[in-house]
Amino acid sequence: MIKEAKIQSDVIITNQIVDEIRKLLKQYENRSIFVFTDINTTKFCLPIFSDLFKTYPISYFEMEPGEENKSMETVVDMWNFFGDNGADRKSLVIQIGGGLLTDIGGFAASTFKRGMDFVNIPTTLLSQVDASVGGKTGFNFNGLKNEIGVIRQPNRVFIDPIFLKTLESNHIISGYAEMLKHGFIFDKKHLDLLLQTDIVQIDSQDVSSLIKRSIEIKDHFVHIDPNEKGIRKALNFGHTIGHSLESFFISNHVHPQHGYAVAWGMIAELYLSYLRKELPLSQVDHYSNEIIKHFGDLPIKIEKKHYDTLLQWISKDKKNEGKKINFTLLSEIGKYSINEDATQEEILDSIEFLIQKTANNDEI
Ligand SMILES: NC(=O)c1ccc[n+]([C@@H]2O[C@H](COP(=O)([O-])OP(=O)(O)OC[C@H]3O[C@@H](n4cnc5c(N)ncnc54)[C@H](O)[C@@H]3O)[C@@H](O)[C@H]2O)c1
Ligand SMILES: O=C(O)C(=O)C[C@@H](O)[C@H](O)[C@H](O)COP(=O)(O)O
Ligand SMILES: [Zn+2]
Repeated sequence: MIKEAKIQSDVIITNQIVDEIRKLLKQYENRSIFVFTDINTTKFCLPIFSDLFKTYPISYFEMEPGEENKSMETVVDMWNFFGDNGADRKSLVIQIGGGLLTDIGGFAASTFKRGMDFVNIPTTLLSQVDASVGGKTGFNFNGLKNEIGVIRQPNRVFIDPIFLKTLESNHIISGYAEMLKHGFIFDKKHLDLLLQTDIVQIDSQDVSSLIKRSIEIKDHFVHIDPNEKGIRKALNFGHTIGHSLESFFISNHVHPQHGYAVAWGMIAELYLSYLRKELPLSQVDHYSNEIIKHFGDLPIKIEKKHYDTLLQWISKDKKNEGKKINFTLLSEIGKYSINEDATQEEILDSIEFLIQKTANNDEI
């Protein structure tokens, strides 16, 4: 049976992106328009709009790519840019980029003069299936992922798979991790279909239908619980340990894409699901091996001496309440369970499971 999930947010999946943006701009006649890109999306994605955009007086802001630039300094640059270029509450910000840009630009737009309209044109697989939808915006602070932010829904999201043509394969694989996550928490059929798919070689029609299913699942949770008081936490499967790995790697000057950290985090949290929710070990093994096939080994070797640091990152996860660490686990494949506790020993056992599964990595 297919589990019902409909897209209720204002998300348009199209292969006529320029026509869609032309219609949008007509609704914003005589407003000031801002276009945000990063260096790569200026090169690979902005040109498709050049004929359309040259007929509007647009202020262009370009940021440096890279997780290290998801910072307060970049937000300040964006606010200054708005101020210097006459932004007001009726302005529109068009964000053309991956999840990093839509997260941080969405935050700047949501907070300047208490909020301007913004639309997302996600240009990576990850941002199309996940980051551009749902309104989580923000930036990293004190080494912690998305530590500062607000939830504010974009006015619209326009998704066109055309942008994926210029995306490097590791970025495609990174988005694939979040799609697998959607399968793990809600739809085993989607998960198994994804695992049989060569996501790097897939044609644009097939990828569109997989993107649509992932957005349906994401939007199902967002619509019921936009402020993450309850079931939206399901979308954090793999992230409690995944974010701690991401922070750990970044603090050691290694920069895996977010989706890779989530994929490794899901291996550990699958094992934790076995310890806490009796997810069968045979399934934990099967799906962990599948994940490793696509995401490979950890980029640096994690050893016992790193455990305290990892636990520290985990203890600062946004979902935690007081001293209670809060996990989203699985009781079955396709069935999530939120607000799950775990002992320190169980968390470390799960990290050890991940280390054993991903044996070949370099020492730091
Ligand atoms: N808000 C959310 O709900 C949410 C969900 C998941 C992830 N995230 C966040 O999203 C970020 C990761 O996003 P991402 O994976 O899109 O990475 P990204 O935004 O860093 O983009 C990856 C790289 O691809 C380049 N790029 C973008 N589009 C391109 C294109 N069409 N062709 C060629 N190059 C292109 C970018 O310049 C960058 O170098 C993380 O910061 C993560 O925390 C947010
Ligand atoms: O939209 C959500 O809710 C998610 O949890 C999606 C995640 O993939 C995303 O990485 C999110 O930013 C993580 O949540 P955070 O609140 O821990 O930053
Ligand atoms: Zn994520």
